[in-house]
Amino acid sequence: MPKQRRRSLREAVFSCSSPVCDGSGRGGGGGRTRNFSSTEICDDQTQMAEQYSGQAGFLCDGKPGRGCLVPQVTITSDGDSREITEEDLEEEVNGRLRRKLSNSSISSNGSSTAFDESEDDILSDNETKSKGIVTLEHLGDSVDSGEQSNAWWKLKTIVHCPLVATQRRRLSWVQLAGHKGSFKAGDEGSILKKFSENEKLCFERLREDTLHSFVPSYYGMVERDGELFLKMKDLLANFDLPNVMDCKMGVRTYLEEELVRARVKPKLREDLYNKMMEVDSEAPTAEEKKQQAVTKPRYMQWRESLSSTNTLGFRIEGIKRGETCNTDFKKTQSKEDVIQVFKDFVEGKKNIINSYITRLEDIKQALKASEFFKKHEVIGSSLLFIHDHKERAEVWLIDFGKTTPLPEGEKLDHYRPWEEGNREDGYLWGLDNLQQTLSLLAGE
Ligand SMILES: Nc1ncnc2c1ncn2[C@@H]1O[C@H](COP(=O)(O)OP(=O)(O)OP(=O)(O)O)[C@@H](O)[C@H]1O
Ligand SMILES: O=P(O)(O)O[C@@H]1[C@H](O)[C@H](O)[C@@H](OP(=O)(O)O)[C@H](OP(=O)(O)O)[C@H]1O
Repeated sequence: MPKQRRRSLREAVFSCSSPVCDGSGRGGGGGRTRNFSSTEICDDQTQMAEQYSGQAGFLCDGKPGRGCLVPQVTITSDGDSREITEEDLEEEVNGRLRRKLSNSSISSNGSSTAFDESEDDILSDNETKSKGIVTLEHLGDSVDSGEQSNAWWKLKTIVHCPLVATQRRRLSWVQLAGHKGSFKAGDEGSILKKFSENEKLCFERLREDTLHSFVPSYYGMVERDGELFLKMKDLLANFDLPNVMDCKMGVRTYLEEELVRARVKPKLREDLYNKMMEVDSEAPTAEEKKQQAVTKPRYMQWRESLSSTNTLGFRIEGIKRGETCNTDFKKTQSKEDVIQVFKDFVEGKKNIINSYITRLEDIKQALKASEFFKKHEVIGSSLLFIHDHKERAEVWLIDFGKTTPLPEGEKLDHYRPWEEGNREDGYLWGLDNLQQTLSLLAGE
């Protein structure tokens, strides 16, 4: 985005005229052993030496998302409105939010890239952030990830190597969504996620909550190479080459704060424009094409309307099945399409579907009983589905980077339609739809 173009932005117009919902492993050390240590700041303050070897205007019809007019931030390049000052921004944002989130939990944009391409990054990415990143242990051969024409990427090295159990487990670790460089391997059975103050607070609160048995165990903060991470249970650790699916929950994937910021101080993003163009070159408006950029809420709303987020209250972010991964579900929108994706994911196995259905019901009961859930807006959080050839199947709640507390005394029911200011997320509505979807599949 050329600087002068950014600077020429004068006015952010809030408009609600647009109906969005239509109802409808890379190389390197196969057997290589690398030892390094890290200092861990666990809750009990025990210092541990860790050894790693081996390696707007809203008119809804009663349901959130359906028939809604979603608030838009429209950027106009002309106009004589005054310059937006930092004070304006603070005033606007502070008026709506009790506390600010750390930058890393709001957007990856300003986050450190210190670990990108790092030698020590044993769980490394094969593409940049935001496209649903597959992360695998380095191996002798490369991961066949460059085939953009083929949605399913083959992880071809896995089966050819004589591997001990720990190595097999590590090789089956996969990051199906999120930001590049977010994860590192922890010691046995754990992973490290880039620190976010907000997510840390959520993990701490969740320890005392009825939801704790549906959330990866949290082991405290860890410092590695001068950076902070949250250490948590690796949910894949006890599975044998698991199949994994990430479903992002809710009717909305951005914070109200992001909307406010974009309105008060619009930031045009060329990267998001490019991602939009890759999927649908007709999607950007004439103005956006001229600017070659879009705001983040605009991009996020477009993603929500294209996928099943608006229509079903959840969307599939990525899948690893056998040796292949697919993160190209941006246009998977209809119930029928979602059913088909689940059917392929479980390879038609009824036992697995039934285990998932049971687990989702347990999750729903825990959510309904949860004090944490009542008092938090849950945005961008996922359900991680995991099963293996032994037909063991689990579902876990992950990613609390954008899960934020409500003001004292306020509660959400997670069903009501979202209107800006009410902070509803449609999580339970989405979960109902997810359960219905799986039940339809079970009944086929
Ligand atoms: N505890 C865990 N155990 C195993 N895999 C995990 C765990 N947590 C996350 N993952 C994997 O990493 C991926 C990204 O996780 P997460 O959503 O927490 O990252 P993020 O960078 O916050 O993502 P986003 O940018 O979507 O908010 C998940 O899709 C999943 O594949
Ligand atoms: O899935 P896509 O199409 O790749 O789009 C990304 C996705 O919506 C992420 O959830 C979001 O990060 P946050 O959830 O942290 O906001 C990221 O924003 P970012 O580019 O600002 O990191 C988007 O680019």
